[in-house]
Amino acid sequence: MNSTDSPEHVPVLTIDGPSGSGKGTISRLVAQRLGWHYLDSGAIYRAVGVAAGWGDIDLADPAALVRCTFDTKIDFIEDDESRELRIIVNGLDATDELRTETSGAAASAIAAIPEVRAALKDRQRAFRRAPGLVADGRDMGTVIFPDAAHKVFLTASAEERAERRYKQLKDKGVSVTLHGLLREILARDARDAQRVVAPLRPAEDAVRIDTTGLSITEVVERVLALMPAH
Ligand SMILES: Nc1ncnc2c1ncn2[C@@H]1O[C@H](COP(=O)(O)OP(=O)(O)O)[C@@H](O)[C@H]1O
Ligand SMILES: Nc1ccn([C@H]2C[C@H](O)[C@@H](COP(=O)(O)OP(=O)(O)O)O2)c(=O)n1
Repeated sequence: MNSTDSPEHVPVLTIDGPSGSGKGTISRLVAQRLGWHYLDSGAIYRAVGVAAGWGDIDLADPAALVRCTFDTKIDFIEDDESRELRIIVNGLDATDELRTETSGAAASAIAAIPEVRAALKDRQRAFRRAPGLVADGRDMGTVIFPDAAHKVFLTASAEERAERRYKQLKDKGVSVTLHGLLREILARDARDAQRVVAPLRPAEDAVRIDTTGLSITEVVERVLALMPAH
């Protein structure tokens, strides 16, 4: 390995923020534009949540959830044609199940357990590979890649985030109410921001972008404008 390829020399852009702020969408597009790798850290927490569900593990049993974290095998596979990312949990394609609000809520509960977060640190850091990494989540800029050269914190009003999620789920044919989604988003914001370990908050050196009223293209361009010649 060339010394400039060693992980600490690989540039990282972290994109943190609450649910529905656009992290996944923006991170994927920016990673494509830069030709960098992409880490969807939320999918890792969701995968553990799904595996816990499959194993009938009680979300109120931290010791069992920690064991489940160590035992869960997670593979990210990019479809050659569509470039879509499929997420394989313990050998089964869990991509669709992972995106449900139930999985999001389970992930948020599991993510509050300090030993679970500690157990997942190295798995997330292993995504740092040349030529660069765009990492999306809650604590990418604060805990997992504190030395990242570029840090962004996306926000949007809770109402707009609920509306985005509503459209997204309706397009997929999932039956939900806007009111229920807003309640779910506010509950998840509160749990993610109030937990003791790695709570959702911007890194001190993160650039905050309020995406309320901005289009996806506008946000992508604002993020890219923060990067040196790309
Ligand atoms: N700036 C934006 N304007 C309008 N819709 C957006 C914007 N950013 C994201 N979206 C849409 O909102 C939904 C949620 O975005 P997503 O990237 O999944 O958010 P997050 O990863 O932060 O939860 C998606 O359907 C996405 O297309
Ligand atoms: N780096 C991360 C990523 C996600 N989590 C937790 C907290 C989130 O509510 C859940 C799900 O995260 P995910 O980013 O997939 O969810 P959203 O797309 O933002 O709705 O996982 C975390 O604690 N730390």
